[in-house]
Amino acid sequence: MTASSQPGMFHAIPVIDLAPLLEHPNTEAGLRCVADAIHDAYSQVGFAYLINHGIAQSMIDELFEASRQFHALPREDKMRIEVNAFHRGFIPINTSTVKTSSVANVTRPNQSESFMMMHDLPDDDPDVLAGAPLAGPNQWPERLPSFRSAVMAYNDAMVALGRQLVQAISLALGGGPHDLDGYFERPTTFLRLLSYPEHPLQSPEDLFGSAPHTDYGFITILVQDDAGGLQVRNVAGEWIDAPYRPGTFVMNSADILHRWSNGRFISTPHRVINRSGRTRYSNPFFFDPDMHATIAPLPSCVSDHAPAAYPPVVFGDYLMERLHKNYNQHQKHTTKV
Ligand SMILES: O=C(O)CCC(=O)C(=O)O
Ligand SMILES: [Fe+2]
Repeated sequence: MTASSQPGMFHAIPVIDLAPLLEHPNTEAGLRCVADAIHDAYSQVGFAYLINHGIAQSMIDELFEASRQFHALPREDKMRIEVNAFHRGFIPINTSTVKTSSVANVTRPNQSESFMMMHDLPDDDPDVLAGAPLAGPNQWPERLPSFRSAVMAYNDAMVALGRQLVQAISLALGGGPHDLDGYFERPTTFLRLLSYPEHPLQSPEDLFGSAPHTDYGFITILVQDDAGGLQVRNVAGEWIDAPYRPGTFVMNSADILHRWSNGRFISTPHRVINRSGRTRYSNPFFFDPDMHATIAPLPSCVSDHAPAAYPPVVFGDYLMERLHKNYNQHQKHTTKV
């Protein structure tokens, strides 16, 4: 990859080795080496495989096991925790349509079902007391006693990893390693345990497990099973496979990071079609800033040649607008904003 290659023009997804970051977390050299790799990958491709990410395989295996057990529950058990107004719980199939997609005119709902958990908030949290958007309880399936601890353990490990990546990203964008830490002291997080049924052999062209879209937030870190089916679109409009690679995560930069970096990091369209002939399981973790944070193009990304291309936006306002448009349950309930 050269600095002059066109952003978004790629035919393969690069690999980023996180060992220097995790093994020498407090050294500038470790951070710098990962920051350089991040800069190349996210300014050119928007996606990369992460290796040596430090999350134990046993924790990942337990997450997939929890997901399989959850999806195997009788429908009425899952419906008992149907997604609430705080975006937590079971999301049945045919209830989310990516109407905000800037990539395609999406009319058919995604062919997946999922369990969604978000950052856990105590009952006396000021946002919960104030009735702020998305500030409410997670919902857990009653019949799976070890589900909650397996999912929470994975979630907590991903928050820690996310915070380390924030430092490398800050450096990659020309700032100091701690410039963005404050935005992630109370991060907005989503951990989604997705199950995709096998794609019908005969189906309309615009039916997808996940329709073409870009992600809304900062970064998405995905662990997928070996069914495959994730594809990433380059600027020439070609869909490039992002197959399963053992021991890796797939991480992409998303829309709010695109804005924050004043367009330097791209938010690459992607989609899922599960042609494996069996159910596909994948678990994206969305790591986003504090709902109250104002996101404006970073000073290090703005210059006379590259004036700020986006007005400041409060992350929570921006996020709620997208959720309202794309999820049926947000059209049914109204949250206090
Ligand atoms: O399941 C996958 O591989 C990707 C899911 C995805 O793109 C999303 O949930 O935003
Ligand atoms: Fe996505």
